[in-house]
Amino acid sequence: MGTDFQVGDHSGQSQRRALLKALLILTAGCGALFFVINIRRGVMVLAYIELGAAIASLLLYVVVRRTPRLRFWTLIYLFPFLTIMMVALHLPQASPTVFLWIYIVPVLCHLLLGPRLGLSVSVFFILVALALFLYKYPDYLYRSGFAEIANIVLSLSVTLAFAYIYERGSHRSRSDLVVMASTDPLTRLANLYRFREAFVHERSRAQRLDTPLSLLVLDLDLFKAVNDNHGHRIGDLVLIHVAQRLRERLRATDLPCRVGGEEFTVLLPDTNRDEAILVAESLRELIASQPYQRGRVSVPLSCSIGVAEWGTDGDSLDELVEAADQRLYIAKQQGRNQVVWEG
Ligand SMILES: Nc1nc2c(ncn2[C@@H]2O[C@H](COP(=O)(O)OP(=O)(O)OP(=O)(O)O)[C@@H](O)[C@H]2O)c(=O)[nH]1
Repeated sequence: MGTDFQVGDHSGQSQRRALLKALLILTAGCGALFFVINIRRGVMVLAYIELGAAIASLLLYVVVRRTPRLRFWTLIYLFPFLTIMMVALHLPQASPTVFLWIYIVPVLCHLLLGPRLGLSVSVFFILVALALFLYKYPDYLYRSGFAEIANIVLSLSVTLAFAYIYERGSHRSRSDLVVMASTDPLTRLANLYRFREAFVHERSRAQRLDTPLSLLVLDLDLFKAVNDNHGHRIGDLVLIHVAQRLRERLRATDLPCRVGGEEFTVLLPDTNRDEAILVAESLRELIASQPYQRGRVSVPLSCSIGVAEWGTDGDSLDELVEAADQRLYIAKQQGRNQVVWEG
């Protein structure tokens, strides 16, 4: 079965990148401010640590602007940031109200890391913070019959649960949106947007591994007559029927796509021209041998296919589609129901 390509979760990435960049600017600004304050107070060691944090944040900002490994760099930022928070909590001169900052941990972790990793990192740091807090203020365990510590634990759990539920919901909405934006609504095959993405991915894979890559353009023959004779609804069902045949016949790594109307394309990774011709022939035979049937309605089908091979017929998707389209045109001119790979 075909169509197992993934489309990147671009919208979530860009939101997280924007948030991390804002945080880094904020961290750099605060670091610079406290550097000046502590220099004036004469607390030199702390002042230079803060200056170091400000410079590190600015350097990280430059990396984060472009990196494809956003999650990795987010962790590089979050772990020292949250560890400093834990150290601050533990300092003898720190007031118990420093603990209030722990409430931003689940929100920050979920927004920056997504539901799963966000939950794990939040739970880890919340447990460390609670342990440090109780170690430093053991009275809270015994005062008012646990009421105060129960308040802290419950309010933290509620914040954690809300952050998780919110982030899981928006993660699902983003995934649904990506599926909608990359799928043909009638046949559920990939659309051209997803096909373009898959092509770029497969071409760089083919370049790296020195493997072949081919493409088919498939057009149903005389489809206008199907609509004219049986109506548009049956025409739609025929398109769904053809999409199903493509899915059944192709490998999981192949990508069939509905370009529009009654035209389909198929991306064939790891497939040279000769193998692509065989695949095209078997698709043509399959479609011709399985007319669409529903009750007493029987619609005989056939298709014409143009074949193009990456490298021989061009480098870009547009060049390959143009070559395959020309051959498809030749197939139509020569009487339809055939595969053409030259010309
Ligand atoms: N039912 C249905 N018909 C569609 C859809 N999209 C395009 N069509 C129809 O597909 C037909 C395509 O007709 P033509 O471009 O003339 O091609 P053809 O009849 O297949 O003839 P050849 O390609 O030359 O074999 C038109 O009648 C379009 O209205 C769709 O989503 N559903």
